[in-house]
Amino acid sequence: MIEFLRDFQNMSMYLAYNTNVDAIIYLNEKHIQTLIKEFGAENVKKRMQEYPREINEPLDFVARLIHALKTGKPQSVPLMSYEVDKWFNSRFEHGVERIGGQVGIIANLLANLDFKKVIAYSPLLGKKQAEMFVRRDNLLYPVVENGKLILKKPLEAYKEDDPVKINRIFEFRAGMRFNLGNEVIEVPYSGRFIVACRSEEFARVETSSNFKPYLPEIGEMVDGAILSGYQGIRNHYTDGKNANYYLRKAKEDIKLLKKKKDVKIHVEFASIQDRDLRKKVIFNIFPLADSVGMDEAEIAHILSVLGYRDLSDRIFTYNRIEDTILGAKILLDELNLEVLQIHTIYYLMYITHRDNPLSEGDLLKSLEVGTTLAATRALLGDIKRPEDVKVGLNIPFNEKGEYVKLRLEEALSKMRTREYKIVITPTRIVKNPVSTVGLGDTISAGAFASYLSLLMRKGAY
Ligand SMILES: Nc1ncnc2c1ncn2[C@@H]1O[C@H](COP(=O)(O)OP(=O)(O)O)[C@@H](O)[C@H]1O
Ligand SMILES: O=P(O)(O)OC[C@H]1O[C@](O)(CO)[C@@H](O)[C@@H]1O
Ligand SMILES: [Mg+2]
Repeated sequence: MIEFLRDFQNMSMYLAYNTNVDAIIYLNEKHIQTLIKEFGAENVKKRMQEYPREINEPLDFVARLIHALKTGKPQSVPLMSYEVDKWFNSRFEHGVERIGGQVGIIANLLANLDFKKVIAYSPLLGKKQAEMFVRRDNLLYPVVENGKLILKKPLEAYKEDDPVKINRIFEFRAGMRFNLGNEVIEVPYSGRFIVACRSEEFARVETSSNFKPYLPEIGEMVDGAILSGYQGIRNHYTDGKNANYYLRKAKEDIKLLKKKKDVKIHVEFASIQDRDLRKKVIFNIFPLADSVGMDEAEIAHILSVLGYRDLSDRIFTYNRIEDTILGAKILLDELNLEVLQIHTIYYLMYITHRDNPLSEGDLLKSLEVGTTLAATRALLGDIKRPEDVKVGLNIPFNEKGEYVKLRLEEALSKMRTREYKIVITPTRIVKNPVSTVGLGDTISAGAFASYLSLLMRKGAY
């Protein structure tokens, strides 16, 4: 771990596209029981069966929230209606505000880990948003002035009139119990349920036309790029644009970043409820990425739209290692990725093709960076300096760790895996985390950065 922290000081990273404010609400049993009482258990059950993929009225929210609590899985559902937004304000206290979005979370993490340079881009940068980035010289936002690219501190670059997106995060904890009619539900795992704001003004996920020509220069400047936010794209826009338009633009961006130097790109996947959009993001974006990261609910969702429904259901329900390996092999091959990283509550997994320059031992070290950073963040709330990771190193691997290793051995001996390198590490789990939102982003950032540093040490990048 310590050796990676040293390497990070010489590394630079580009991040795009999504940052927002997370308003975190810590759910308790009373909140849940009150909601069920208000809407009626039968209505909630019926709506759960209908499985709304958007929140257009409060009952949609209640149904999807209870579904998430029942499975204990991390989920994110788009909020489409301004009226429902007002309903939330009347029903829940606003909550603790933290920076959110893959860009926001990862930018602050890498800057505080003393990376040489972190260039964080999002199409909108309002004042409140800019204030939430850490104030450090190594965290910069790109602007173009008088035809020149300038990297500025977010506080010197924000635009007064840019709106700030607020997502509502409902944190839930394992062991919470409540009644849904005659059914007693106990939440099996801790996690978060995201109500993701999808107003059109925030859905234009793209690089501004004046900054776009500088992407080749940015690609040359950095050691890697982490891209995310594609989940914010809509199928249709009021000006006639559509998802195809934004995905074409997104593909151009990746090609431009790679134009002067074949800079490695990590894509952090996030939940996309709309099946068509999900499929489009997978087919348009993944083949251009070198590395992709996601959680267990997300790999299940992806396999479902690729036609592997049974496997998808099994992963979502049981999270068994052999199923995840099978699904991971499919994704790696069908989308021709260099490396795929999957984070789940009990274990993290890497899968690469056999010819990957890193050894299994190297890959394992890289995953350990990911889980150590997540444990540190879970315990402290934020990672403020490199030394903080000592705290994470003292968090033991979870109690299922030995079982996880055994199941991996078993799966490797039974399955056809000779063409791959597959490694798994148990997670270091903090019992009472400050919050869980963003822990996956933290894992992926740490894993990808350490993956790159290992490639560089080997002279393979
Ligand atoms: N209490 C905890 N302590 C340490 N790590 C955790 C804890 N809870 C969750 N994690 C890790 O965080 C991951 C969450 O990832 P993900 O669902 O992608 O979250 P997000 O998208 O909010 O960043 C889990 O898969 C697990 O590895
Ligand atoms: O999908 P959106 O609206 O870009 O938001 C991403 C969400 O995922 C997170 O980045 C966590 O992974 C949250 O901080 C944020 O609310
Ligand atoms: Mg995630």
